[in-house]
Amino acid sequence: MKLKEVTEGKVRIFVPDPKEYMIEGKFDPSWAPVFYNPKMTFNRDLSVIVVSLLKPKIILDALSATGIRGIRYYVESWKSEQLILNDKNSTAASLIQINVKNNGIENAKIYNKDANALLYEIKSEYIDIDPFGSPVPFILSSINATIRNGIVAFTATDLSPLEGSSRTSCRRKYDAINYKLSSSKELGLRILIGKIIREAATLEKTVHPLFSFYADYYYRLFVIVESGARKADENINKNLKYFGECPRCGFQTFVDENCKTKCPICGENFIIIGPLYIGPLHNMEFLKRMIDTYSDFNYLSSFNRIQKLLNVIEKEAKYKSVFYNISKLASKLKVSAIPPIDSILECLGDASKTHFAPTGIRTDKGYEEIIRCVKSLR
Ligand SMILES: C[S@@+](CC[C@H](N)C(=O)[O-])C[C@H]1O[C@@H](n2cnc3c(N)ncnc32)[C@H](O)[C@@H]1O
Repeated sequence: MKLKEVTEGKVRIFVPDPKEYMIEGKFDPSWAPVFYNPKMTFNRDLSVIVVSLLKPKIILDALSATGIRGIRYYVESWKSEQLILNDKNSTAASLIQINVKNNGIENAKIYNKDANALLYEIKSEYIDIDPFGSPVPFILSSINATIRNGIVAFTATDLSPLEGSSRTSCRRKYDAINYKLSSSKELGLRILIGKIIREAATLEKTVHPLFSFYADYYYRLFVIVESGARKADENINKNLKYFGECPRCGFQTFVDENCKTKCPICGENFIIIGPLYIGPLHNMEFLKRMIDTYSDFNYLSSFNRIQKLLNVIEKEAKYKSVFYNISKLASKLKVSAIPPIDSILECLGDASKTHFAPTGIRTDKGYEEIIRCVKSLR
């Protein structure tokens, strides 16, 4: 395999030379014998900041490919006592050996196993699950492998089921009813968290989001794992519900399983999806620590984008409601000219933008108040 050395963050990594794997002048990272996607640098950069705050004794990068993620954690975040890197692809495992050495790391353990098999053999304080597509096949094993109050980081690139475009796939993989709704970008993340809570509960454990976001074509979610059947029950009872959107007037709300399915505003039948998680998407204390810390990482190539994302998340995190997509709402209400988002925010007073959608607003003020602003400004 012909290799090329690339720099990302503070590490230099050998990756398959893209020139060797081009088809008709195009390159897709999945065509190379070992996967490296520069488009995921933003995901890795933010994860470097998260891990630097967590300082786990053991880091397990269960689906490592070139090893870049775990190597970056060790070099840029925190020199953990144990760094464990794994990939079931033997070419990847050999490349991880080269990359670990090239970055002067002496004490890494490298495995060439199926991640699920490895996760039932060893325990870790921080586990990274960064698969192709859905993380579902690794939820149970990774939650099981965490030591008390450990963290699991999940990437999910299968937005099509999570956002309700592939409804049967969502039913199959996430055991949730789904439809494409106005705020599906956020609801998809909530369906993923709901699935993780239900899987964890089978092990008498539960999870709470530490930090999460949507970017490009994926969700990234860090959860803290807690043990105890009672905690699992409490989280299910408090935070797992359904979500209803009125197809006629756009009113939206969390609902109970056996709720009335009529919209209280116009009487139309709701479209109901779920189960999904209705709690906070971040731990506020941890988010504050991220905001206080990220400027130490101003060498990162995505620093400006990180700053922008954290600024928006800091503002939107204080609201409990799912965001309203103003352009979708305006089209349901047959309002032809959509008012500028900044004018709506000003009209509402207590509201923010959301990182999930450029035409979204987040507020705990009611539907009527939002409609009043949309109509008065058109
Ligand atoms: C998306 S890539 C990982 C990218 C890497 N984390 C990064 O940041 O560059 C997914 C990797 O998981 C590996 N993989 C897929 N299924 C696996 C399994 N069941 N056990 C272990 N590795 C697996 C693939 O060989 C591939 O290298």
